[in-house]
Amino acid sequence: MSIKLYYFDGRGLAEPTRWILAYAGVEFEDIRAPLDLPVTIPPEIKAKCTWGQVPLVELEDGKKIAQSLAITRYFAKKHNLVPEDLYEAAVCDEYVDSIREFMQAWYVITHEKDPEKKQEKRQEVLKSTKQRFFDVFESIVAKSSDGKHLVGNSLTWADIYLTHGLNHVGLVHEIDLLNDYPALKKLSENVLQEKGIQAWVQKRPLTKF
Ligand SMILES: N[C@@H](CCC(=O)N[C@@H](CS)C(=O)NCC(=O)O)C(=O)O
Repeated sequence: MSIKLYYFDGRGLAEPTRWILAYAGVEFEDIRAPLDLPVTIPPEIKAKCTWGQVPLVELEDGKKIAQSLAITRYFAKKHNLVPEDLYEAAVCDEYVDSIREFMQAWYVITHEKDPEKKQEKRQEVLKSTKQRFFDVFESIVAKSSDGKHLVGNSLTWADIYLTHGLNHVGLVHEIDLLNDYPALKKLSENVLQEKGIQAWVQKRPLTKF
Protein backbone atom coordinates (compact mmCIF):
# COMPACT_ATOMS: atom_id res chain seq x y z
CA MET A 1 0.00 0.00 0.00
CA SER A 2 1.33 3.47 -0.82
CA ILE A 3 1.13 6.47 1.51
CA LYS A 4 -2.29 8.14 1.43
CA LEU A 5 -2.61 11.86 2.18
CA TYR A 6 -6.19 13.00 2.74
CA TYR A 7 -7.04 16.70 2.48
CA PHE A 8 -9.27 19.12 0.61
CA ASP A 9 -8.59 20.17 -2.99
CA GLY A 10 -6.28 22.98 -1.96
CA ARG A 11 -2.77 23.65 -0.74
CA GLY A 12 -3.64 24.70 2.83
CA LEU A 13 -2.29 22.56 5.66
CA ALA A 14 -1.30 19.62 3.42
CA GLU A 15 0.98 21.34 0.95
CA PRO A 16 4.23 21.38 2.99
CA THR A 17 3.91 17.60 3.37
CA ARG A 18 3.35 17.25 -0.38
CA TRP A 19 6.52 19.32 -1.03
CA ILE A 20 8.58 17.14 1.32
CA LEU A 21 7.31 13.90 -0.20
CA ALA A 22 8.02 15.30 -3.67
CA TYR A 23 11.49 16.39 -2.54
CA ALA A 24 12.19 12.86 -1.30
CA GLY A 25 10.82 11.29 -4.48
CA VAL A 26 8.17 9.36 -2.50
CA GLU A 27 5.06 8.30 -4.41
CA PHE A 28 1.86 9.06 -2.51
CA GLU A 29 -1.87 9.09 -3.11
CA ASP A 30 -2.98 12.71 -2.97
CA ILE A 31 -6.62 12.19 -1.99
CA ARG A 32 -8.58 15.46 -2.27
CA ALA A 33 -12.12 16.12 -1.08
CA PRO A 34 -14.02 18.86 -2.99
CA LEU A 35 -13.42 22.31 -1.49
CA ASP A 36 -17.01 23.55 -1.64
CA LEU A 37 -18.37 25.94 0.98
CA PRO A 38 -19.27 25.13 3.68
CA VAL A 39 -16.31 22.74 3.75
CA THR A 40 -17.45 19.21 4.48
CA ILE A 41 -15.26 16.15 4.84
CA PRO A 42 -16.90 13.22 2.98
CA PRO A 43 -18.15 10.60 5.49
CA GLU A 44 -15.80 7.84 4.26
CA ILE A 45 -12.80 10.12 5.01
CA LYS A 46 -14.30 11.59 8.19
CA ALA A 47 -14.65 8.06 9.60
CA LYS A 48 -10.86 7.67 9.39
CA CYS A 49 -10.01 11.03 11.00
CA THR A 50 -8.83 10.64 14.60
CA TRP A 51 -9.70 14.25 15.51
CA GLY A 52 -12.44 14.76 12.94
CA GLN A 53 -10.29 16.91 10.63
CA VAL A 54 -7.88 16.67 7.72
CA PRO A 55 -5.01 16.48 6.85
CA LEU A 56 -4.65 12.83 7.69
CA VAL A 57 -2.00 10.41 6.54
CA GLU A 58 -2.16 6.64 6.25
CA LEU A 59 1.30 5.11 6.06
CA GLU A 60 2.25 2.07 3.99
CA ASP A 61 1.49 -0.24 6.95
CA GLY A 62 -1.91 1.35 7.61
CA LYS A 63 -0.80 3.37 10.66
CA LYS A 64 -2.27 6.88 10.78
CA ILE A 65 -0.96 10.34 11.67
CA ALA A 66 -3.22 13.37 12.08
CA GLN A 67 -2.44 17.06 12.82
CA SER A 68 -0.63 18.86 10.02
CA LEU A 69 2.52 19.74 11.97
CA ALA A 70 2.96 16.21 13.30
CA ILE A 71 2.59 14.86 9.76
CA THR A 72 4.99 17.32 8.15
CA ARG A 73 7.59 16.95 10.92
CA TYR A 74 7.41 13.15 10.66
CA PHE A 75 8.27 13.20 6.95
CA ALA A 76 10.86 15.96 7.46
CA LYS A 77 12.64 13.76 10.04
CA LYS A 78 12.32 10.69 7.87
CA HIS A 79 13.92 12.46 4.91
CA ASN A 80 16.74 14.19 6.81
CA LEU A 81 15.26 17.68 6.74
CA VAL A 82 15.45 18.11 10.54
CA PRO A 83 18.91 18.83 11.96
CA GLU A 84 20.29 16.21 14.36
CA ASP A 85 21.40 18.92 16.74
CA LEU A 86 18.54 19.44 19.24
CA TYR A 87 18.98 23.21 19.37
CA GLU A 88 18.97 23.55 15.57
CA ALA A 89 15.91 21.27 15.38
CA ALA A 90 14.13 23.55 17.88
CA VAL A 91 15.05 26.62 15.82
CA CYS A 92 13.51 24.95 12.75
CA ASP A 93 10.32 24.37 14.82
CA GLU A 94 10.38 28.03 15.90
CA TYR A 95 10.64 29.21 12.29
CA VAL A 96 7.87 26.88 11.11
CA ASP A 97 5.57 28.20 13.87
CA SER A 98 6.32 31.77 12.76
CA ILE A 99 5.68 30.92 9.10
CA ARG A 100 2.29 29.46 10.11
CA GLU A 101 1.57 32.65 12.05
CA PHE A 102 2.16 34.90 9.05
CA MET A 103 0.13 32.57 6.83
CA GLN A 104 -2.72 32.72 9.35
CA ALA A 105 -2.56 36.54 9.38
CA TRP A 106 -3.04 36.58 5.59
CA TYR A 107 -5.68 33.85 5.69
CA VAL A 108 -7.90 35.95 7.95
CA ILE A 109 -8.56 38.48 5.15
CA THR A 110 -9.42 35.82 2.56
CA HIS A 111 -13.11 35.80 3.43
CA GLU A 112 -13.61 39.60 3.65
CA LYS A 113 -16.31 40.37 1.08
CA ASP A 114 -16.30 44.20 1.10
CA PRO A 115 -13.59 45.27 -1.44
CA GLU A 116 -12.74 48.50 0.42
CA LYS A 117 -12.40 46.77 3.78
CA LYS A 118 -10.41 43.99 2.12
CA GLN A 119 -7.96 46.51 0.65
CA GLU A 120 -7.59 48.23 4.03
CA LYS A 121 -7.01 44.92 5.83
CA ARG A 122 -4.57 43.85 3.13
CA GLN A 123 -2.43 46.95 3.73
CA GLU A 124 -2.55 46.38 7.51
CA VAL A 125 -1.58 42.72 7.18
CA LEU A 126 1.17 43.57 4.69
CA LYS A 127 2.63 46.17 7.05
CA SER A 128 2.42 44.00 10.15
CA THR A 129 3.70 40.78 8.55
CA LYS A 130 6.60 42.69 6.95
CA GLN A 131 7.66 44.09 10.30
CA ARG A 132 7.04 41.01 12.41
CA PHE A 133 8.07 38.27 10.02
CA PHE A 134 9.50 39.02 6.56
CA ASP A 135 12.08 41.59 7.73
CA VAL A 136 13.19 39.17 10.45
CA PHE A 137 13.43 36.18 8.12
CA GLU A 138 15.32 38.31 5.59
CA SER A 139 17.88 39.29 8.18
CA ILE A 140 18.28 35.68 9.42
CA VAL A 141 18.96 34.39 5.90
CA ALA A 142 21.19 37.34 4.96
CA LYS A 143 23.36 36.66 8.01
CA SER A 144 23.49 32.88 7.47
CA SER A 145 26.78 31.24 6.54
CA ASP A 146 25.86 30.57 2.90
CA GLY A 147 23.14 33.18 2.43
CA LYS A 148 20.44 30.72 1.37
CA HIS A 149 19.36 28.66 4.38
CA LEU A 150 17.53 29.46 7.60
CA VAL A 151 19.39 26.99 9.82
CA GLY A 152 22.97 25.81 9.23
CA ASN A 153 24.12 25.45 5.67
CA SER A 154 21.97 22.64 4.39
CA LEU A 155 18.32 22.34 3.43
CA THR A 156 15.80 21.92 6.27
CA TRP A 157 12.03 21.68 6.39
CA ALA A 158 12.02 25.30 7.61
CA ASP A 159 13.42 26.41 4.21
CA ILE A 160 10.78 24.34 2.44
CA TYR A 161 7.98 25.61 4.69
CA LEU A 162 9.05 29.24 4.20
CA THR A 163 9.23 28.90 0.42
CA HIS A 164 5.78 27.30 0.40
CA GLY A 165 4.42 30.04 2.71
CA LEU A 166 5.72 32.89 0.54
CA ASN A 167 4.55 31.14 -2.62
CA HIS A 168 1.09 30.43 -1.17
CA VAL A 169 0.47 33.97 0.13
CA GLY A 170 1.82 35.32 -3.16
CA LEU A 171 -0.58 33.20 -5.22
CA VAL A 172 -3.70 33.69 -3.09
CA HIS A 173 -3.21 37.43 -2.57
CA GLU A 174 -1.57 38.18 -5.94
CA ILE A 175 1.46 39.82 -4.39
CA ASP A 176 5.17 39.34 -5.04
CA LEU A 177 6.57 39.19 -1.53
CA LEU A 178 10.10 38.52 -2.76
CA ASN A 179 10.55 41.86 -4.55
CA ASP A 180 11.92 43.58 -1.46
CA TYR A 181 13.76 40.60 -0.02
CA PRO A 182 16.86 39.46 -1.95
CA ALA A 183 17.94 36.87 0.63
CA LEU A 184 14.45 35.29 0.79
CA LYS A 185 14.40 35.28 -3.01
CA LYS A 186 17.70 33.39 -3.06
CA LEU A 187 16.46 30.91 -0.45
CA SER A 188 13.21 30.32 -2.38
CA GLU A 189 15.03 29.86 -5.68
CA ASN A 190 17.31 27.35 -4.00
CA VAL A 191 14.33 25.34 -2.68
CA LEU A 192 12.50 25.52 -6.01
CA GLN A 193 15.61 24.19 -7.78
CA GLU A 194 15.19 20.89 -5.96
CA LYS A 195 14.11 18.54 -8.75
CA GLY A 196 11.21 16.86 -6.92
CA ILE A 197 9.79 20.15 -5.63
CA GLN A 198 10.15 21.84 -9.01
CA ALA A 199 8.29 18.97 -10.68
CA TRP A 200 5.55 19.03 -8.00
CA VAL A 201 4.97 22.78 -8.31
CA GLN A 202 4.67 22.42 -12.08
CA LYS A 203 2.29 19.46 -12.01
CA ARG A 204 0.15 20.18 -8.91
CA PRO A 205 -3.52 20.98 -9.49
CA LEU A 206 -4.27 24.69 -9.82
CA THR A 207 -6.42 25.52 -6.83
CA LYS A 208 -7.76 28.75 -5.35
CA PHE A 209 -6.32 28.14 -1.88
N1 LIG B 1 -4.90 21.54 14.04
C1 LIG B 1 -5.31 20.88 12.82
C2 LIG B 1 -6.34 21.74 12.11
C3 LIG B 1 -6.93 20.99 10.94
C4 LIG B 1 -8.02 21.77 10.25
O1 LIG B 1 -8.39 22.91 10.64
N2 LIG B 1 -8.58 21.14 9.21
C5 LIG B 1 -9.66 21.74 8.47
C6 LIG B 1 -9.23 21.97 7.03
S1 LIG B 1 -7.91 23.12 6.92
C7 LIG B 1 -10.82 20.75 8.42
O2 LIG B 1 -10.64 19.54 8.47
N3 LIG B 1 -12.05 21.30 8.29
C8 LIG B 1 -13.25 20.52 8.15
C9 LIG B 1 -13.92 20.19 9.44
O3 LIG B 1 -13.49 20.66 10.51
O4 LIG B 1 -14.93 19.45 9.38
C10 LIG B 1 -4.08 20.62 11.93
O5 LIG B 1 -3.13 21.41 11.98
O6 LIG B 1 -4.09 19.62 11.20
